Amino acid sequence: MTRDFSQFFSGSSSTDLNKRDPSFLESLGWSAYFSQQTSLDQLTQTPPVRVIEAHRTQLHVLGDGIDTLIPQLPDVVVGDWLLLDLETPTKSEPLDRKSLIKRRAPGTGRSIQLIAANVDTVFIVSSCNQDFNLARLERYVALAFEAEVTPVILLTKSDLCVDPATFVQQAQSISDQIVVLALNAKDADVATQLADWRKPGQTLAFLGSSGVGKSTLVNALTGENSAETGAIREDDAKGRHTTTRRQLHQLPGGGMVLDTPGMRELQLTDANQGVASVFADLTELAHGCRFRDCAHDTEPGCAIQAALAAGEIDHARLQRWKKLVAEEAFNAKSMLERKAEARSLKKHIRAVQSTKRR
Ligand SMILES: Nc1nc2c(ncn2[C@@H]2O[C@H](COP(=O)(O)OP(=O)(O)OP(=O)(O)O)[C@@H](O)[C@H]2O)c(=O)[nH]1
Ligand SMILES: [Zn+2]
Repeated sequence: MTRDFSQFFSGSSSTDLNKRDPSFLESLGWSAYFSQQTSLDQLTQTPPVRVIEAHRTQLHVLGDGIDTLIPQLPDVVVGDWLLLDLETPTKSEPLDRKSLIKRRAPGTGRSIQLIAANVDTVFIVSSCNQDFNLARLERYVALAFEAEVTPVILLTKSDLCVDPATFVQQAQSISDQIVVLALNAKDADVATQLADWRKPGQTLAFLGSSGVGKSTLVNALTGENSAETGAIREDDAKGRHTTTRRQLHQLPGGGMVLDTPGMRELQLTDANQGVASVFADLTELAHGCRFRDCAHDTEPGCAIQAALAAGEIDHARLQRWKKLVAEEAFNAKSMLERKAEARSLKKHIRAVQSTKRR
């Protein structure tokens, strides 16, 4: 089976997609970003496929005329593009990612878990009610910036709220670089309201706490009950049933939406850059502090404290920034400590083994 991939080398850009129908690969998210990493020869030998589902031991991949399961590959995650080695699938080559969403795994191990690759827009969903929490929204926005994904804040249940505008205003205070929309997720025209992002070739994802309307929105986009019916039961290592439902659904009109639960215990993962972007003004101000490691507390010559005293910055926002920076520092430190521990454990084992041999 030989396929013609030459169209991807004619300089077609994503804007062209608005004028013509996407090819099947393009509807899966294939773009110049990926074709540039390959050659026509390579594409013919090893056709590109996108990972749309990750099971425990297998990956479900989709490509032009390809819909198959291959064995898991190390560090490959839903949304990745692979050049599929048809004879030896385990030799398939992953392509460089446009974006990568990751998180620190829940629990005490704090290892890093890859969530999804090559997402273009992440809808950060909260409701216009007690779920609304500015600090959590900021955390999600920082994570999106870090992942190089465009964040859009959706405030659902506007129909149940007296004054959605006050929630929009608060959320907008996080950054003027992001769009904030209040909506009723059950509205018949939700898909139209999200039309700016739901475009051919675009991959969307949803983040937010339980019950805020993520499934409702996914279903509105896919036009079916995929978000609920997509659950896959698998046995984990201990023989327990776990639900792994992290998959990409194709959207009518040629786009993809990632449906992934378990994004609740979200912690920042090496998100220094993301935090700095969300709080760009404070980060910039802090450059003016006398001491480089200023804690912006009681240090002399602190530019942050000076701005606070002058009423130029908001106290609550400053506190949230400090909390995120501290959390980030803690995470980074515990990583280094973990690595150091692992090294000294190895040394210890080697020492014990060598004394035994003697
Ligand atoms: N009135 C109203 N109800 C909504 C809105 N968004 C969601 N709901 C309702 O809120 C409930 C929870 O919505 P879901 O879409 O299941 O929420 P979810 O975020 O997917 O929750 P998890 O699957 O637990 O993560 C459902 O009963 C929805 O019908 C909204 O904008 N307005
Ligand atoms: Zn300072």
